[in-house]
Amino acid sequence: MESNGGVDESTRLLKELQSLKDSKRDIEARISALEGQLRQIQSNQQLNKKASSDCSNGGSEFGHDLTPDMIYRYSRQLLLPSFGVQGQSNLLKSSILVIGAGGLGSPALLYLAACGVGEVSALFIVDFEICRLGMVDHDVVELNNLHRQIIHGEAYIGRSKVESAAAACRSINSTIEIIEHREALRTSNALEIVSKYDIVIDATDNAPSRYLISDCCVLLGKPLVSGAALGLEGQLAVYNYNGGPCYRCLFPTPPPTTACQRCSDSGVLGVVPGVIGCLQALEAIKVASLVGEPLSGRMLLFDALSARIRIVKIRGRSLQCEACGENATMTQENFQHFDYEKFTQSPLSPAPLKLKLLKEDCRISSKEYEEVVKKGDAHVLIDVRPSQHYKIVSLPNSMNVPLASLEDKLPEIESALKSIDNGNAGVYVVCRRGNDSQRAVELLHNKGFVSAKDIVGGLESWARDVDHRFPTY
Ligand SMILES: Nc1ncnc2c1ncn2[C@@H]1O[C@H](COP(=O)(O)OP(=O)(O)OP(=O)(O)O)[C@@H](O)[C@H]1O
Ligand SMILES: [Zn+2]
Repeated sequence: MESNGGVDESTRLLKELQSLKDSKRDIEARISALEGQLRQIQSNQQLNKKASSDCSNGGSEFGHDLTPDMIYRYSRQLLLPSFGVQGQSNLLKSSILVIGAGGLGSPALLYLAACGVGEVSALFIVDFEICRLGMVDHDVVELNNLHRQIIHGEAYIGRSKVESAAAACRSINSTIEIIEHREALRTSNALEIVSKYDIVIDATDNAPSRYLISDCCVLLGKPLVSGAALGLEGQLAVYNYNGGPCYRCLFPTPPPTTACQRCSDSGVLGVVPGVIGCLQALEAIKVASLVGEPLSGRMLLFDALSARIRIVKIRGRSLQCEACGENATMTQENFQHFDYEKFTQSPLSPAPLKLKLLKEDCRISSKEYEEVVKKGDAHVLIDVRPSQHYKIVSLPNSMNVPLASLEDKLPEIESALKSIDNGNAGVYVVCRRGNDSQRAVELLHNKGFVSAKDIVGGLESWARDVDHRFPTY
């Protein structure tokens, strides 16, 4: 028989192994970054020597500012007649900030790193301080991110998304300058961070961040490539570019909070943000390289189910816009004191809403509910989550009555109650996190089910406090 000591020892060894592997990967990434940078600097020094002896026009011996390494690395883009040496050269000298290293930010960052945004070796022609690829995020990688946030791997679960994304970008292109901002973009730091870049990509997932980023870009005169993806649909537009509208011109008042869904509630097919994130990188590349027609004054709408992409014309700059209009009130001073969470009535970080609608005696904990089950007390358990949630996982012997249809389904609850203990059974209500269950209990009380109680913290608390093997999502 294996002793507990053996299990503990193997857990300890596994942990140590994992931590050594993590360090090894970080060191390897750093070595390859330094090697790449050294290679580029040496190649530039040689080129500079040559340039100063051979050339009188200030460029390299080839008549442009690309080094031999750059020519080889980016050759497939250089071959494009509409992009060519000039497009690549503009791109290398640009600096782009990606806000959010999640579903949209993942592909955007990978492509921007790969195509040379923030190329350090451009330093022999410009001050390298201005060439950089920046990323901002305060979050850590979770297992349920990986199906779409393809820049992150299993080894980074629990670690900073920015740290993970930066390592992935460095492993693709060690010659670029990557700046890590491991924090949320807020009014207190936005002006300082955004001012260091030429172009901004909004790859966040919430309304307050969208307004905050757009206002900040207007104040600092930065073009903004904004994207969104949810479920099976996505959209994309370039704001504040060449006299075009800003996000506020288009949406002067925030959408109702019910319209601001998040992936963690309504779901998203992994490829959908992948498509939009790639298009965001493409628009940023067009703006940076001065090639093509950026999507300003127009919006791209993507519908994955019907495989349709539509481009619609959107309104131009609004003279009444609070941010960019004739009498704009959004000054840098006002921006720093503006409460974006209050304005949009939704939180910037996805801390789940913790409602407290009910009195203590109308609620039980998940451990208390476990006792009800163990004792075999007669009761009905109503699960008020949407049916697609219920199909993923549910507690035994529960009946699914989604909150939206609860009022219509009261007769069914009545007959379920009658079928056990002649109507004297208890009524318990559960949902995912314990918010909708309270709303449901309120409604049930008003309709005469006065003994109904909700399970505090929902199925998440069941998984945490009662059954650790119960799946969470
Ligand atoms: N103001 C902000 N500053 C920096 N990063 C932000 C800000 N707002 C959101 N983000 C980041 O944008 C990313 C958006 O990613 P995504 O939409 O794929 O969802 P998620 O929050 O990672 O996952 P899920 O919604 O499934 O829990 C997240 O990593 C989030 O931390
Ligand atoms: Zn505007």
